[in-house]
Amino acid sequence: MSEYSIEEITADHLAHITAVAQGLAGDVRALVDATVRTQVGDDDVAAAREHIAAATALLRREQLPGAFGIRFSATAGKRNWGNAMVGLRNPVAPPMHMSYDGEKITGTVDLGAAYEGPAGLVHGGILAALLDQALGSAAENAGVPGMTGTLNVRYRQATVLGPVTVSAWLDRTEGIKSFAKGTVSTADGVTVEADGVFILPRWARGQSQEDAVRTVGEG
Ligand SMILES: CCCCCCCCCCCCCC(=O)SCCNC(=O)CCNC(=O)[C@H](O)C(C)(C)COP(=O)(O)OP(=O)(O)OC[C@H]1O[C@@H](n2cnc3c(N)ncnc32)[C@H](O)[C@@H]1OP(=O)(O)O
Repeated sequence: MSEYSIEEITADHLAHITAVAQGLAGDVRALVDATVRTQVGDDDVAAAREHIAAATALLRREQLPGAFGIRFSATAGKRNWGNAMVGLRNPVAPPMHMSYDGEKITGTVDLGAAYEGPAGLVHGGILAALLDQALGSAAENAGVPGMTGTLNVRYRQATVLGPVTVSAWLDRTEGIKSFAKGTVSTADGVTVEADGVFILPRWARGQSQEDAVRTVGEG
């Protein structure tokens, strides 16, 4: 799996590239929000597009051949910076910030206009994706990682755009299958519940747990 790689990196360099990546992704996220909500006239839109095209051309001067992949190093641990939900350098990621308390995972995220489904409400697919990430991370964090086999999502009530908390935990394991559960909550209480099965893929079976954690799953 060439998308997983070992890349040793100094602490200073890590701090530098983290700040650069977060800054760029944050700027692009702001651009997306501004695009969804702008009310300026055609001339201003045309001028903005010229600036955007120039910025894109600048960034295109040097590109990875494909996706960012998942990189491991002694100093930085796992870097899943391209991940669509939590990726530090991916402006598509809201991003969800994860914290770990034992085997419980909490994701916090502020979902703005770019994540709308029904008017003023969060798109259900976005909520499912956040839960997929959090439940998968709960399995990984418990040392029993896997690819999402099945994810069941129950939308109990509408989720209003704004701050959202995602909670996830490992429920149980059966051999290579890890069963995780989780919720999405807002000030209105629990809005979504989910449970999922995360399965160690065939090619990773027989690996040591440490190797499996380094080569399977997530972003
Ligand atoms: C290690 C590391 C890391 C990391 C990660 C972390 C994560 C974090 C975050 C991640 C966030 C993002 C995460 C993403 O976005 S992951 C991306 C979305 N998911 C995928 O692309 C997965 C694609 N599917 C596969 O790779 C395989 O089919 C998997 C690996 C799922 C199973 O493999 P395989 O097909 O070869 O399985 P098997 O024939 O040996 O059967 C084995 C057992 O499993 C049971 N079964 C099979 N399929 C399913 C199913 N769909 N639901 C429920 N159960 C299923 C089956 O009955 C049997 O049970 P039993 O009869 O033994 O009782």
